[in-house]
Amino acid sequence: MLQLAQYPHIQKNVREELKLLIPNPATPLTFEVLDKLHYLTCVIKETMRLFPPVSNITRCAIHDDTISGYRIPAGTVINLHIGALHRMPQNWEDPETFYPERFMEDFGAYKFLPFIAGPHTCIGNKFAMLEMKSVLAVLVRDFEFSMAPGYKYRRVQGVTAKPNPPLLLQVKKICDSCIILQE
Ligand code: HEM
Repeated sequence: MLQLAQYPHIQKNVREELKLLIPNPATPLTFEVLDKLHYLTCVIKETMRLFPPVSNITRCAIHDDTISGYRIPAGTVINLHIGALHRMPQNWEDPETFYPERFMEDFGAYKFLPFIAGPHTCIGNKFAMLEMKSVLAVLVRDFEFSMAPGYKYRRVQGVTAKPNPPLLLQVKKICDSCIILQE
């Protein structure tokens, strides 16, 4: 929501895709409909690239190993910084820029790991993507979000990342038959 409020042209693109694929507000948000929201998916991924909700994870080496010339004895606890991985210039062109379209191209394995990978990958991965798409589809289709005047925030990292003070946005209704306002 914060990214969409900060980049109105991207919010407009999301809304156009939603109006194209869900022209009737009463259309149920089925899996098939959500699966077709490619631009919205790119926006969510680009947000998780720059601001991964889980930016640090730890793993314990079960065997001796060598990574990039560093000897890693068995039992070493390794911290993986997903936030740093997602901004490495070796992996991403212009990494600090919010540019959802970059996810329309194949970006290669292990450069984008918001849900990590391997046997302990997030089991809620697909559910989380569907949940984010469903909520954003309903809200962005019918409401316009902009930054609240004077709202300033810092990004803080707890278990997950969030803005501090809590997010404050201006909301304008832009649809006469809003789904979430119907009885
Ligand atoms: C945007 C939302 C989410 C993100 C970014 C996320 C990210 C992650 C990450 C990075 C891990 C690995 C943590 C580690 O190994 O230290 C993880 C694990 C896990 N996540 Fe998520 N998660 C999300 C939503 C969810 C949801 C909605 C569920 C459940 C419905 C869920 C259930 C789990 C479980 C059970 C694990 C542990 C898996 C294991 O260790 O085998 N997550 N998640």
